[in-house]
Amino acid sequence: MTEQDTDWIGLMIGNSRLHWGYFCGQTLLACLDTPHLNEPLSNEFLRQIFPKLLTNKCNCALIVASVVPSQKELWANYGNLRRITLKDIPLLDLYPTFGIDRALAVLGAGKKYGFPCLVIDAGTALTFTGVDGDKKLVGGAILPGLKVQLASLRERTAALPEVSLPERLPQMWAKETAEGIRSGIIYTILAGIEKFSLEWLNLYPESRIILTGGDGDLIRDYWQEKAIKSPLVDKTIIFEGIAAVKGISSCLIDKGEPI
Ligand SMILES: Nc1ncnc2c1ncn2[C@@H]1O[C@H](COP(=O)(O)OP(=O)(O)O)[C@@H](O)[C@H]1O
Ligand SMILES: CC(C)(COP(=O)(O)O)[C@@H](O)C(=O)NCCC(=O)O
Ligand SMILES: [K+]
Repeated sequence: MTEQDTDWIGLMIGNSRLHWGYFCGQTLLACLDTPHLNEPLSNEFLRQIFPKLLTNKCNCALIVASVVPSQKELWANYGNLRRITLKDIPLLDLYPTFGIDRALAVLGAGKKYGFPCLVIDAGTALTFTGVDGDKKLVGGAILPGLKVQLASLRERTAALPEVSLPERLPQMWAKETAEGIRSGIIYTILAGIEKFSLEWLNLYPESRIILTGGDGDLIRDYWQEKAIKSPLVDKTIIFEGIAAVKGISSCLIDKGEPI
């Protein structure tokens, strides 16, 4: 079997969920999200999440990137595991504490859509990550994501309730507490995305802007309700990034170190 037709799994450990991609060579065959594990990873678990695809009996190669160190003991016993670190990322000017999920997402988006590229990741945190045409990190920004913003008001105030995310845009000028919270959070996030996107396009008018993460579709729907052209939503860029790193050279990926 050649490197091109070997099955393997890419895993991004985010702060809310695990993001799994099943590959044959460089082709992404399936992807899905699961909650964090609460027991060590087993072959059985992998066969459950990819039932049709995972036919080989031996440990399927697992390429893991993580922004959640506390999950690491759950992977310690899985034999065929490689970890991606910032050293593996072929982008310039990365700083030491830069999030590996941000690096992989913008690498994947740039590979797929071209550099320069701006990625907006609406996950647990909402991040902006911009890379220029020379594959240098220009920089970005980090703020609490939609769910974290909603939860923080409930946690840090006496009177504010837990509020869910609506499918449609809330009223901007609310006359009711829950609607007021939705309005404040959603419209300021949309305004922030618009501001960062415009600033980025001033610097790099030819750049693509890619929206990803668990709240990406919802934010796109909000934009479309306002009849404003939304950034393109692509949930697979993180896997494009993992495949790009694996494709460059499997020996680049840190072999010894446990995650
Ligand atoms: N089934 C789900 N479980 C958890 N969060 C979800 C789900 N579907 C959508 N989301 C949204 O995804 C966001 C988290 O994004 P995600 O990309 O999964 O985060 P991370 O990469 O940080 O783990 C939350 O704000 C939440 O609103
Ligand atoms: C900003 C993040 C928390 C986003 O994580 P996520 O919401 O995708 O789970 C993560 O990329 C991270 O821990 N970054 C380190 C700090 C930085 O990127 O500068
Ligand atoms: K993410």
